[in-house]
Amino acid sequence: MTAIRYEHIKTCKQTGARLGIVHTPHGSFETPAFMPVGTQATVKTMSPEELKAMEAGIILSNTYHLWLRPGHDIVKEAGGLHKFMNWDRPILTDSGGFQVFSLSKFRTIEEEGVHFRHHLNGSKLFLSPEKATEIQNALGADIMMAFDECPPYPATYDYMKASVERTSRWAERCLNAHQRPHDQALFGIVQGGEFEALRKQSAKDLISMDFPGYAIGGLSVGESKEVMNEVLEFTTPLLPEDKPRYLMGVGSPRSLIDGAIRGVDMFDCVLPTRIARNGTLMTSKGRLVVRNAAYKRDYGPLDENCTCYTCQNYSRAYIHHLIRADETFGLRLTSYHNLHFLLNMMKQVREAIRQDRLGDFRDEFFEQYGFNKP
Ligand SMILES: CNc1nc2cc3c(=O)[nH]c(N)nc3c(CC[C@H]3O[C@@H](OC)[C@H](OC)[C@@H]3OC)c2[nH]1
Ligand SMILES: [Zn+2]
Repeated sequence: MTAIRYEHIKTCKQTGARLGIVHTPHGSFETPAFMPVGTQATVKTMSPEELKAMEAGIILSNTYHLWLRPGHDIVKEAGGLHKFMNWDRPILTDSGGFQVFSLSKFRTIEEEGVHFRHHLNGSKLFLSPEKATEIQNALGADIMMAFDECPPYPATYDYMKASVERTSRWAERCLNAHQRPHDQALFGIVQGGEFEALRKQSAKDLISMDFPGYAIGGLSVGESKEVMNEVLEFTTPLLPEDKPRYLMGVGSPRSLIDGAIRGVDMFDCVLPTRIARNGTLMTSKGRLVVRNAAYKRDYGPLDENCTCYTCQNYSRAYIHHLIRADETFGLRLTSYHNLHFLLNMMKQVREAIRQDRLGDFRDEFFEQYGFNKP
């Protein structure tokens, strides 16, 4: 039985976006889907019950962080990630490739793998395709990612070509090392930067290895929105229609809608929870910084169009006070709202695809959110 199955429901006649369902051993989730990030086996400040209340279909955790702390052996002994964090729905883990390049210094990349320093205590570490696969098999997520290099942006064509070829060799090594416990699905990650020829080469290499799903990596690393959209326009059509497509590290409201329009099914980003922790909210009228003095005596909800627990029960003045007073409950209320906002937006995206009007939805949302203001 294949670890996961993508069920295509329909394609939006106005844009080419696709509505689908991904079936996994821990249940199914509708796509296009936003996946809340729970890097250290928790979506910061949220309980599994609250994530279910906001209809999160799948959440993420991070191999790099869980390997370093508490250790993948402990998570395995505890019964795996689902049991450890009390989440019985789908989980996806990244391979750690990105964190090695984004968090640690003194790293050296060799054919064998990457030597680097622990980003907290500076100790020497080594991560390879085999090691990253072993860690993810121990964690037991339903979807795991191949160990890749996410090259720095910008990169020269020659650097990127060599990197893509090594990432393809590493993908093969991950497949060979994959123990397939719990019937886990290993996704390949397409690289190649902004070079169409290299994206084609990377996609061709990985498709020949027949992964059950494909991620588009190497984006949301500092390139402009125009470059990201252009890369998506020539990359998603290269990928099989009957497999999920996951755009890594992408999560602003605008990028999610633009990605869905270009055929992406899955997205992740730390943005909603990260900005929530400094009191910045995503609302139907654009961003709102609740710690600003303007909200000290504002007794209305964060977002009058929002049906979430936070907006139904608490005022801007109260949340303003909690954030100013550095009260943990304030972080919970802002995180709850931001996650609900993005999950609800994706529900509206799926509905717009059903009605063949995602382009119109994009225009309405961008107008209301203030994206079109100069
Ligand atoms: C922010 N922009 C961004 N571009 C990215 C590109 C890549 C990539 O090419 N390869 C790999 N392997 N990972 C990438 C990632 C990390 C996502 C993870 O990093 C963690 O969020 C920071 C989170 O961990 C729970 C998530 O898990 C899938 C990216 N993030
Ligand atoms: Zn709300």
